[in-house]
Amino acid sequence: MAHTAVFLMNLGGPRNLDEVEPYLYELFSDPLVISAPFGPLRPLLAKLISKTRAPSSAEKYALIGGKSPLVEGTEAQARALAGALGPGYSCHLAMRCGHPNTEEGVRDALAAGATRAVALPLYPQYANATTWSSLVELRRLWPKDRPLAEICTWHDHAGYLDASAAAVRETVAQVPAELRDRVLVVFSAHGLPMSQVRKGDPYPQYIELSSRETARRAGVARWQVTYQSRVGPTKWLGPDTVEWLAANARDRVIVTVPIAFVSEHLETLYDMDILAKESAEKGGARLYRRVPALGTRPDFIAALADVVRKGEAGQAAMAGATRAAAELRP
Ligand SMILES: C=CC1=C(C)c2cc3[nH]c(cc4nc(cc5[nH]c(cc1n2)c(C)c5CCC(=O)O)C(CCC(=O)O)=C4C)c(C)c3C=C
Ligand SMILES: [Fe+2]
Ligand SMILES: [Fe+2]
Repeated sequence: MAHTAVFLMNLGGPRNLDEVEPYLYELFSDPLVISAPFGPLRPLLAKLISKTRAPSSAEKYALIGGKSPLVEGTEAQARALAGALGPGYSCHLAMRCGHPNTEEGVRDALAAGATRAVALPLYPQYANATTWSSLVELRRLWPKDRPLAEICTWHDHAGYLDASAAAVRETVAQVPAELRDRVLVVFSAHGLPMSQVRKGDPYPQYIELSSRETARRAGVARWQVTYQSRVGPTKWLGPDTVEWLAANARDRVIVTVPIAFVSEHLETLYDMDILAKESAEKGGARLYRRVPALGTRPDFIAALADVVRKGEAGQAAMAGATRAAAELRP
């Protein structure tokens, strides 16, 4: 009987502090993450950067419980999605770095009897560094004689935007009534080096669209897009979340939205809950609140199930994004 494997693809995260350095090594070895032409020197460079960064990175993971909750959060999403899709589907994790990786996910899916597959990147907004990197890895490992439907981007999916807007409304509703007219919603997305944006990566346009549509559906009057978690000395997309809040939070109630993340991990629990909060408070904010990641909210899981079904039927491929990716292909 036909059986479809759904691969939930994300970056992955260290499951304990000992995994931080090998995790970073894998991340910095990916030419779609660091796109400079290092050629045969890449492994050496990845070793150097991961060794140098590991101690400060481990300190951040230590502050959020000594590990990334990304894998367990994605496992919970996989269970919920399997329930929403029903018989004929099985859901498997395929992390780009760390475990369970794509090879382990494919092995699981084949052992479960999968005859076809759907690649579901858990990045709503396509970027070459994230979505394309995961898709290339799955293409390499999935048997060539079995159909593979690739979902490219779902930044404009109505169900996703409605769930995102509902989450924003719920957090704003918790702000004391007398402060509500001071609310400023800040959509904080993961940054990207400007070198990748200049090559035509569509990610910033998709972030703008998801943010604008979420704000419109939530009935939010004042909002702003910022970018967080810059790495290294090169120029990245801006404005930077922390810098922007320091300069603009005065007398506001700041409500941040993790628009590019669908589960809790270092970027939400450290960069948003600690760094951004600190910056907003130093900048004079009356109150700081962060909208939770969509996680296993039933409205979000129903949206993901729709993304999968449409993707399987071939309706979710984004020609523009695929073309941008092809140009950047290593
Ligand atoms: C150096 C280049 C990096 C680019 C470009 C980048 C883009 C990017 N990343 C995410 C989502 C995640 N990133 C995570 C961790 C992480 N990312 C980088 C570097 C780049 N990311 C590093 C070095 C790390 C490790 C943590 C650290 O040391 O800061 C994670 C996992 C977080 C966890 O809990 O483990 C996610 C998820 C997106 C969406 C993105 C561009 C669109
Ligand atoms: Fe990242
Ligand atoms: Fe990051």
